[in-house]
Order: sequence, then C-alpha cells, then structure tokens
Amino acid sequence: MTILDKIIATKRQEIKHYTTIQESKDVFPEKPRLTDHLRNKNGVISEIKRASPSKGDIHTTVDIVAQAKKYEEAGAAAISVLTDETYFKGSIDDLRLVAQAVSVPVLCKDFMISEIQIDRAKQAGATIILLIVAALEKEELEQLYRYAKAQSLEILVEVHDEKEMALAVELGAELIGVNNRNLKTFEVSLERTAELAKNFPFNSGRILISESGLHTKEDAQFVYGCGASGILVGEALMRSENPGAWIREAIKGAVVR
Ligand SMILES: O=P(O)(O)OC[C@@H](O)[C@@H](O)c1c[nH]c2ccccc12
Repeated sequence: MTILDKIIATKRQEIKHYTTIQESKDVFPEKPRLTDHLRNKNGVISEIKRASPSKGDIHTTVDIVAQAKKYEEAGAAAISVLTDETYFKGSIDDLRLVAQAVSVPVLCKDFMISEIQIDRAKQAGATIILLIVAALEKEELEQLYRYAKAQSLEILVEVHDEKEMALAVELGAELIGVNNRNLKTFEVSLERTAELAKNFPFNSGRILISESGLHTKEDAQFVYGCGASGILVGEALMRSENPGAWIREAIKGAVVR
C-alpha cells in the first residue's frame, strides 16, 4: 500500500462524518482569478503547511494568518492551505481564517474524492481546489471537475507523468500542476517539470505550474525556464525566517515572457 493509498483510505472514512453545509455568514474579501494573474505574469503560489508525511513536523506553531499576510504583501499569486488533518496537521478552519484575511486567490489543498469536500472548501472561502489525477478514477475526476466548475471554482489538476497529463488536457484543465514529488514514493526531482514541459500544450492556453521541492531562487529559475508560469512552494516558505523575501526573490528571477 502506497502512502497515497493510505491517505485516500483515511479520507474515505473521514468524509463519512462530514455534515451537510449550513448557510454560512462568513464574509470573504473578493478575490481575483489565479488564471488571469498567471496569464499575465509568473507567480508564486505560497503554501501554509504545518507538517507532511514525508517531512514530519515543518512548523506546527505558525500563526497562519500572519504567515498568509506576509505571503500576500510579498506579492504571492495565491495562497494554498493544506486542510488535511491526519497527515498534514491542517484544517478547514485554517482555510477559512486565511480566506477571511487575504484578497488573493486561495487554494484548498486536500485529497478531493467527494463533492462534499468541494462544498466545504467553497464554504470556507476557497476560490481554487486541487484535483490529483493519481488519486482518482477517470470518471470521478471528470465528475468532480464538472462539479467544481459549476461552482465557479478554479481547478488545479495535478499530474506526475505523461499519461496523467494527457488526462488533464482531455479534461479541459487550464491550470495543470506537475508535482515534482511522487506521492507514491516521495521521490522528488525538478526534472519531472522539465520532462513534462517538453510536450506541454502551451499554445492552447494551458498554464503550467511546477509543484514541490523548490528550495532556492535557482530552483525557481530552473522551472520558470522550463515554461512554468507558476510555482507552488510550501516547506521552503514555512521554514524561512523571511518568507516575503523568498517570494520577492523568486518573482524577480522569473523569466519574462
Ligand atoms: O513543501 P513543498 O515541497 O514546497 O511542496 C508544496 C506542495 O507542492 C505540496 O505540498 C503538494 C503538492 N501536491 C500535493 C498534494 C497533496 C498534498 C500536498 C501537496
């Protein structure tokens, strides 16, 4: 059993206890679309990540609202919030707090297998959800994609190889994320982005995002150089004493198209 199988098995149990959505009185600042941002300029999707199965605790005591504001002030294109509790020590309340505090797009980072999770994400203020191709059957992927689209959410479709990328393209995904980390083995290589960028359909308006394992300005430059319009960064920012400076440096190093 891979770690991904294990996470999905836990998720299937957890969602049984999710209740139907009540009318919410939460107020969220208006947020632009990530797709529009990344069509015009390269960007950094900055992540709130307390812990992970591959790295253990990263920064569990973080003040997530203060952290999110640092990301926003530095010019982050979007903020990603891990909401999985069991493996990443996140929560849907983390997402809600961040979405209330910032005016940049907010990504609900979780292992989506059911529509109720999409409802919850939207209710907690997310404007983007993640769908991981490796975690879903084709029919489930299509159904969840359609469901999220109908809610006006943006959808980041995550892939790890050519076959998954072909599926994402067939689905009509505009935001396609190449995860440099294999969720089955935890192996990380930025070469994943370089490899998949070779046949990426840039000319059909798709946006390539390079996810995971980016630690330095040079790493950022490397994947931007491969054609990525966005990078998704968690650990490096959570461990940094100055995440704002990290983001600014990465943006500066971005290849101007
Ligand atoms: O902390 P990193 O290596 O910078 O990675 C961030 C992000 O890409 C990673 O958290 C991630 C990418 N896809 C996921 C799917 C589920 C959970 C987490 C992820």
